[in-house]
Amino acid sequence: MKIAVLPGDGIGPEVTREAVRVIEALGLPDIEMKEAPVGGAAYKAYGHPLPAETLEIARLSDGILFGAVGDPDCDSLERHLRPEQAILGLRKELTLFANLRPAKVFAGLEGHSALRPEVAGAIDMVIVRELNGDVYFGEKGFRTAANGDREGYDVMSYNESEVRRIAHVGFRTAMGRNKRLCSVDKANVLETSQLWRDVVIEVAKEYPEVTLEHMYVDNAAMQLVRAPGKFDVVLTGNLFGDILSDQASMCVGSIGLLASASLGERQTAHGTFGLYEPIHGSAPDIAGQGLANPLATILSAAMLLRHSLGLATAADRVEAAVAKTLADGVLGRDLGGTAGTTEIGDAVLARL
Ligand SMILES: NC(=O)c1ccc[n+]([C@@H]2O[C@H](COP(=O)([O-])OP(=O)(O)OC[C@H]3O[C@@H](n4cnc5c(N)ncnc54)[C@H](O)[C@@H]3O)[C@@H](O)[C@H]2O)c1
Ligand SMILES: CC(C)[C@H](C(=O)O)[C@@H](O)C(=O)O
Ligand SMILES: [Mg+2]
Repeated sequence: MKIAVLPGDGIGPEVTREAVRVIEALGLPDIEMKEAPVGGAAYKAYGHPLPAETLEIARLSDGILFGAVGDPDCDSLERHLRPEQAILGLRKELTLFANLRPAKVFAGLEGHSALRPEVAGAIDMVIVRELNGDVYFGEKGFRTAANGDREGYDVMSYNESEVRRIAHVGFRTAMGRNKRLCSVDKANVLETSQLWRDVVIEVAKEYPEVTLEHMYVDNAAMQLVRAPGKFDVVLTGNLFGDILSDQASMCVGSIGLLASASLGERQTAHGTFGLYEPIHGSAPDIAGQGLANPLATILSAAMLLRHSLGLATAADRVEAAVAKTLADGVLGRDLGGTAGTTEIGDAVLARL
């Protein structure tokens, strides 16, 4: 079973190292990990954020463990050369259109949420975010407006096939949980969202057991703070899902805790092909200092074991070790503690 390991930039290599150590410590037979450059690191070494060799290693793997990309040195490069294009390119090239971002409060961590403990304690949701469309991939550019002003534009669009396939993922996810789906859009203003809503309503007919609700994104942002425990599965587009998942992370306690799986439809001999990454970025402000919380990446590795390698028991072991680490009070600075990146990794290893 092949895992492509793409550490990337900033804290990416630091958190990925800990996740790799955890996978190694499981002593699983037939696991082969292959590392490849990506992001700003790849641009600096090879002139491209997603070199063809890296894409090929990713394509030939059963699952990809991804750290983070983003480098302030690269922020003024032409857009197609910026580090972020690596993750966007992988998602698009490999048709990984379904991004699952679970957000659940860990036992003992209720008091570390940005919300009151009694509000935070009820959080147990999955955000199902579309990843291959929306304003991210529409026509974009700069132009001159009629009055001579410089103007930037990014076209937002979804076609019905794109909405239908992610809606099915949302409903199937809800069927495996508490059968409640909240579709988040901005149909009161955007035609893209009106189509989204219409298609979600059509798909809902195939899942009569699921209770469907629609919510405008501005209200969803508010409800996520007011009563996050009311959400089960949140189904939304690329941009809204990006924003709401960072918000959900602080409801849980830290962005250093939220893992993700990006899946498509391709099946391998072992499971569903996918890419796994923390929802956070390269955190240049703390990079290189051993301060990053590696748990989101370790939990992403657990999702890889479960979804792409068919190793549910190993995934359970990792998740239980992470839960125990937190319950035992081994907390990074992001959660008000003092444990560093390696120390947190060591604590998980000791509890496997
Ligand atoms: N998928 C990805 O690779 C990804 C995701 C988001 C942002 N980015 C990129 O990362 C760079 C930085 O972006 P940003 O600062 O807006 O977002 P970020 O997620 O990197 O950091 C936001 C804040 O959270 C903190 N933080 C993030 N991860 C943490 C962790 N594991 N432990 C402790 N603290 C953590 C950071 O120190 C920072 O203060 C940008 O170049 C951006 O484009 C990449
Ligand atoms: C880095 C960026 C392209 C990415 C996104 O917007 O999808 C990130 O914010 C994420 O959440 O994975
Ligand atoms: Mg994001």
